Amino acid sequence: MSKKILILPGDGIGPEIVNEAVKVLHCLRDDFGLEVELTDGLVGGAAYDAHGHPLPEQTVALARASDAVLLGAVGGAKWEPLPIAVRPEKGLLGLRAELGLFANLRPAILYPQLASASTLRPEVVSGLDILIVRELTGGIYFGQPRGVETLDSGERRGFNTLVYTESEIERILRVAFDSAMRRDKRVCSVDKANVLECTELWREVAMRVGQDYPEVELSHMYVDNAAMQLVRAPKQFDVMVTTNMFGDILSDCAAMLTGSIGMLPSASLNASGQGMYEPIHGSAPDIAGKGVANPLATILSTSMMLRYSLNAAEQAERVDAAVSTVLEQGLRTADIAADGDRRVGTAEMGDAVVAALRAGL
Ligand SMILES: NC(=O)C1=CN([C@@H]2O[C@H](COP(=O)(O)OP(=O)(O)OC[C@H]3O[C@@H](n4cnc5c(N)ncnc54)[C@H](O)[C@@H]3O)[C@@H](O)[C@H]2O)C=CC1
Ligand SMILES: CC(C)CC(=O)C(=O)O
Ligand SMILES: [Mg+2]
Repeated sequence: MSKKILILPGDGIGPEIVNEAVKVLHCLRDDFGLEVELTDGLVGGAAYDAHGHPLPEQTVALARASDAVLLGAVGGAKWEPLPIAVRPEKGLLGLRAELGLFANLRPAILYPQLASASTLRPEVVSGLDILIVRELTGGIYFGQPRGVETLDSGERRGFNTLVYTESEIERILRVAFDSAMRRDKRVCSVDKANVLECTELWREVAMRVGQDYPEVELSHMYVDNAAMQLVRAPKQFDVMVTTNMFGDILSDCAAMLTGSIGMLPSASLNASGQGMYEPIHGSAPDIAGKGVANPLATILSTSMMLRYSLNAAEQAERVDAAVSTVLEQGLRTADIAADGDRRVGTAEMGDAVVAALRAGL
């Protein structure tokens, strides 16, 4: 039976990069027998402009009725004056919450062809293969109370709340341990247990869950050290598991180990295997509309979708191989280009991936 995919391009470079991933899906459908039905929807600033809300009801309904969602990115200067409650980013957070997408998998893998694209020395990053498991529907991005209040003195005070229940911690830890069982069997749980009670609880639950996985080596690291270690010696990590905000920050950091934030895909999964797939980067307003954004993170997110939500691992391998091929051919968008490389734009990169797919027929 045909699988339903909801396409949410969003804002900024979102439509440009999603367009290239859709070309890949069309190619798999038309040339490789992938049974998919694509539907378009609105989220973020684009949805606000059309409906006055960044996450319209019809988008939520479409997402619920889909097997998977492919999202570009949301946000931009145009919507920054709006109250936080209706900003584009709230549309994305709302969708994650509505679908219960608590498990965010962010693999940071260095393609050997890009060893010199990283700002770190090739020997520091070559062979890099880390999986960051980020909790996605809890923590300080969702905690209550939140807001800005005016004190009796007239001064304003802003506040957000970091909150996790034991069950929220346990389920994301289990995702990390299960992932590690399929990898190098090492989990590093990242927290700030020396300062924050909430993450002291996180560490305690991590140790308890770890007892169910005797084959997996569990370590703990404070987030400040983890950020430093990611840059100092990233290959020491196999699976890193952490809170919503720490994972957000550490994954941008890990992206640069692979050459560019334009290379990092992600899968956000709920308990029933339904998923949303998006590059880890944002809407990149500085390069939007110029046709220069790197579409590979979005194309690789499509590959994760094939693997995790569409039960089509063989098709995912085709996409991964096609991405390797275009990198081998020396094609580079500006963010991963060095002297001597063949510079291409967003559409040319997408077309090259499709050509590589077809050549592999
Ligand atoms: N998942 C999402 O939709 C996210 C949305 N945002 C939103 O995006 C907007 C911009 O945020 P920033 O902090 O600037 O982060 P960003 O990730 O959009 O951009 C950071 C830098 O990376 C570059 N970059 C990002 N993606 C790229 C790609 N595919 N190819 C080449 N270069 C790329 C940008 O040009 C920029 O210089 C904001 O409105 C923010 O709230 C930020 C992060 C995630
Ligand atoms: C709206 C933000 C929380 C999105 C983001 O930065 C991310 O998920 O990486
Ligand atoms: Mg982020």
